[in-house]
Amino acid sequence: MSIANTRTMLKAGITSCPTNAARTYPGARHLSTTQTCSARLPYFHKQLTKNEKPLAGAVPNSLTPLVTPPPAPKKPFPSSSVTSSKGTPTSSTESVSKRQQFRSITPSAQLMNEIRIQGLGSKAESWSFDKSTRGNKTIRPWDKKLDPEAFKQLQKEKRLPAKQVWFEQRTSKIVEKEQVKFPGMRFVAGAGTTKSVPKEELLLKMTRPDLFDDLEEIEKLLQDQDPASRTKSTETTETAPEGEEGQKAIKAHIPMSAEEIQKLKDRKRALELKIRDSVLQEIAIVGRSNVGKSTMLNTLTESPNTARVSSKPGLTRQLNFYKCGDKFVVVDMPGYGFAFAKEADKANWKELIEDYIGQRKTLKRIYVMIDARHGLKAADKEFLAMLDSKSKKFQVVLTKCDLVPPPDLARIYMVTQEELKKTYRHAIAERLLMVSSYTGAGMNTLRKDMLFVCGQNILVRERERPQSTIR
Ligand SMILES: Nc1nc2c(ncn2[C@@H]2O[C@H](COP(=O)(O)OP(=O)(O)OP(=O)(O)O)[C@@H](O)[C@H]2O)c(=O)[nH]1
Ligand SMILES: [Mg+2]
Repeated sequence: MSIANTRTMLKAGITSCPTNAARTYPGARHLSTTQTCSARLPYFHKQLTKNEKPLAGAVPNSLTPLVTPPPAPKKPFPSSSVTSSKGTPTSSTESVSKRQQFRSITPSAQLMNEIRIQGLGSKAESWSFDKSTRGNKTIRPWDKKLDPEAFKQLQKEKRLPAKQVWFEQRTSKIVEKEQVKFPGMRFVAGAGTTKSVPKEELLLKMTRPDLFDDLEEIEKLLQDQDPASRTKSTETTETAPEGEEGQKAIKAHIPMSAEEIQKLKDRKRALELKIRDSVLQEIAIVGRSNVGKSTMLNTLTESPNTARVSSKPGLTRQLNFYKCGDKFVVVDMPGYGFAFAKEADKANWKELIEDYIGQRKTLKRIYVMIDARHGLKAADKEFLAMLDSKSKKFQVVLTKCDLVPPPDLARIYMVTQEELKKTYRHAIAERLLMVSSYTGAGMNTLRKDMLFVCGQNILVRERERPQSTIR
């Protein structure tokens, strides 16, 4: 990390005077305003002043501190007292509290940088190209694979191909600017019991009625040509009223040639295939009650009226299906782990969610929302274990990031990531998403991820490519 980079980051918030900090970083309001400016320096800045060498490098996978750590705990997290090597408990003065253990986890400068960008500012967004292969796959369709040796040679000779130059210039300037929006996402159906969950085709019918209208018309025509149904309808035409209605009915019985019937059958088959292919992929949003699922949906769509939200837990009580154009369907679920719900309700929601997740074929990805202030709680672990047992892939999203100071957010990120890697086989643990529905941070990344999961690749438009710098 360069000094210039550090300066811009320091400018961004925490080191500025208390009023500025509160303005640039909403979560800062709970920090004491009596603290001196130096006391509010971000953790990574302290590291930089201690060590002249910058902490460039990848995000560490283990919880081991990178530089001169405070007294290291023996176990990474939960115990509140440490036992000596002989097995006898040490005195209370030696015991390391959970908080101290948490503080001793040192996030890398790079992770801090990324979190700082994601967590601050209303339009802040980060899209870590270098680490995320998924991100790379999405954005570099033109980036032909080049042998690294050949690339180095070309670099020496300053004969880089235009594509590679573009790729070097790419990301921070161009692609981050690209905003993905989900306008017009709207509610299509709700399901309060397992029986009322709408079938995939029914949802498609609600979103693309045109496909089904054509099919119905063809089916009617074919039925009229069927000899059995024709005799039936001749009987009815005898009694049919005269005039326009009667004329229409008579017209419908004009026999078609075998060739015409075959053509109609072919069209019907083609339409059926099209309907099968157009069945919309689904994405589920789950999490504990009051974690901010519905609010996140509203921020995704940039409309406060998409889903109903409340500061009281337990507002969403059924599966709510929202269609996003003709791209995919997002399902907002009731929260789990709500202690004050009726037992019967809890059992019903559990059955509903598990049934839906277990049986839905079009369900492409489950986004599990975790409150960034608390990390994984017992109810979350139980739910993730259920997902793992059903072999369902899930992506963890840390919510309410605006309420957590960046160093703590970085630590929560690392602790959660470590736990996911260790315990759950079906977790996507290479990268956790972080969002704040209040500042809008991380939303663009989440939208891109959703689109990518549903097979809608985001291609940077041709005209946005910069001119090649090669002469
Ligand atoms: N500060 C902050 N508050 C948030 C954020 N997202 C949601 N909230 C608040 O959290 C509360 C709960 O939000 P909801 O979206 O209703 O939560 P939910 O997960 O849908 O809750 P259930 O429907 O009960 O499962 C509301 O008071 C929101 O204003 C966020 O990013 N930052
Ligand atoms: Mg809700």
